[in-house]
Amino acid sequence: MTRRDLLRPVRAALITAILLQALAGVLALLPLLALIAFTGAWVAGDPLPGAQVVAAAVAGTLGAVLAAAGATWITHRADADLTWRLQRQLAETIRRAPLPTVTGLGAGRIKKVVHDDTAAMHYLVAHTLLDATALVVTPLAGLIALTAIDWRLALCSVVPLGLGTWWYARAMRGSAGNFADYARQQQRINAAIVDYVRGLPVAKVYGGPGGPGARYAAAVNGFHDFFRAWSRSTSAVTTASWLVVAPGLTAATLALVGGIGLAMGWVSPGAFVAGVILGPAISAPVAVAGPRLQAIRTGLAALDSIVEFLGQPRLQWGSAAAPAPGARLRLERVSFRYGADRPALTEVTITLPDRGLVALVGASGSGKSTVATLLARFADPAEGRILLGDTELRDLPEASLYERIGFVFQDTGLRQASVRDNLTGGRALAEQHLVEAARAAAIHDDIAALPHGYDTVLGQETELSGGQRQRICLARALLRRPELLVLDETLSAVDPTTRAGLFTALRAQAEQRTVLLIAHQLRLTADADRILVLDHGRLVGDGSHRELLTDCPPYRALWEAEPTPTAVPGE
Ligand SMILES: Nc1ncnc2c1ncn2[C@@H]1O[C@H](COP(=O)(O)OP(=O)(O)OP(=O)(O)O)[C@@H](O)[C@H]1O
Repeated sequence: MTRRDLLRPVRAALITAILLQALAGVLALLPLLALIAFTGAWVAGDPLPGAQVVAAAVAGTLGAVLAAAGATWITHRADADLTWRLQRQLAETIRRAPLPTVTGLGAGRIKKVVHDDTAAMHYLVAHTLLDATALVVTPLAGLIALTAIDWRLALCSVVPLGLGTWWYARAMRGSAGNFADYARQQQRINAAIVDYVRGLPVAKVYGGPGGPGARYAAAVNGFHDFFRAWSRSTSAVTTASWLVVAPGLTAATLALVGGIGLAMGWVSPGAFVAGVILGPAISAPVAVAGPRLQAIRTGLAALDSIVEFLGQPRLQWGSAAAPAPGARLRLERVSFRYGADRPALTEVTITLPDRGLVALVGASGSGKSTVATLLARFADPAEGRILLGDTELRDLPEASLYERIGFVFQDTGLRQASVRDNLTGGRALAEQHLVEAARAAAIHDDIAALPHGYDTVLGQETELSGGQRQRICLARALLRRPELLVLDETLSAVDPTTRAGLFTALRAQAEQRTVLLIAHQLRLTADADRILVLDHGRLVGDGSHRELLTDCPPYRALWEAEPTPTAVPGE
């Protein structure tokens, strides 16, 4: 995708608006020309121009206002369409990119592109293009008119314009790097503030050098120093450029030159008046060219940033028919790495049964959550395949995968909505199903005790504990009746009594489906039908607790390292 592709849908509208604005710039000159005609005739003692000139002035004024209003209306409509389109495309890119890619981009970069860059595009499309058109057309039309009246005065009016442009170009020398730095510093502040707010509890307790607060302060101070240095290096030259095109100075210069010409007889009274009126109109716009140019640069940089963001890799979904019920899930020599880091999974092969409670255990960082990430297709394996029956997950339609496999993640992702909406995702489901799922997840009694039961709005009418949130997510997953239920550290945030109840509930669930329980506390999983052991991204054990204690040294080491060793079940 290129800039051109991105702007294509609004291209015709923008060209029309620019033409209308150019027309407005030309029409706006008519009243000035009428004024020149009247004043020139009056100064020369000639008969005053007729009603046609007055009519032309009125028509020009009205026409300019209408054309400019039409142009503005068109650009605002185009901007609304473009922003809507871009924000949808950005949201779709975020949704479809591999999850590690999105988290790797960071909240600051995402906030910048979704909010700041689209806002910069708004100024570019809705305002700056028209302003820039007016800046070019008005002086150009004025210059053509003055050349037609008196080319020597026209030449004289170009001098301040040329000087102003030259000074301004000097001020802007090397500015491309500064603009790029400006964007980088803004992005740094964005990232730092998000980090700061997220880590506020930690910052309060452990704040100090190197903490999120310090990072934010460093970003803000860095921007302050950079911006001051930039302003210092350009302010003198910028002021000089403004001075030479100041309307009063240009008018005075033309009055002086025109006055000499008038006295010497080579300038007519009409041309003198034209020079004094049109001269400032030709050069003054240079003074406001700077901010417009900057807005164009910012807008184009934002456009590039959006184009680059939209180029993130996307996970493609297939359209293969869903495998027959009971199809087994199989990982075949699956390897995965995050970026250029060391492998998170290496040649992992697992075939899950069609029902039963299977635990996936391993030390912290051994790759357990990465398995959940791949099963949920938040990313695809770098090598190897994941199959449901004979069909690769990547060949299935998205909805079909999430119907078959349910997930409960460490991060619960509950919305500020009623418990009911969080459970159903807005689908109309019988109350009985909701209650059944909530009971199975050991959360029904907690929900019933809320001010409005299932209609209580989370985050507004109540706050829930971490364990309650995880159980609501479990109920949400159970409601879909998936064939495979993957729980990533779901039992970690619940108290021992609830955990025991939940474990019993999961056991019952495992009679109808496969439950893959990811945990690093082996006491939780010792009773599982089968336990898979990961160690540094490799599958090093597959069996029952008893078998693994004997045959799998990493498992045995983990078991022995548990803070409160438990007796071997059944002994
Ligand atoms: N988004 C990520 N970007 C880069 N590296 C990652 C990312 N997520 C995980 N890793 C790395 O991949 C490896 C496996 O991580 P993973 O989260 O799968 O382990 P885990 O066994 O689930 O750990 P834990 O029990 O602590 O949750 C680790 O070395 C980890 O640092």
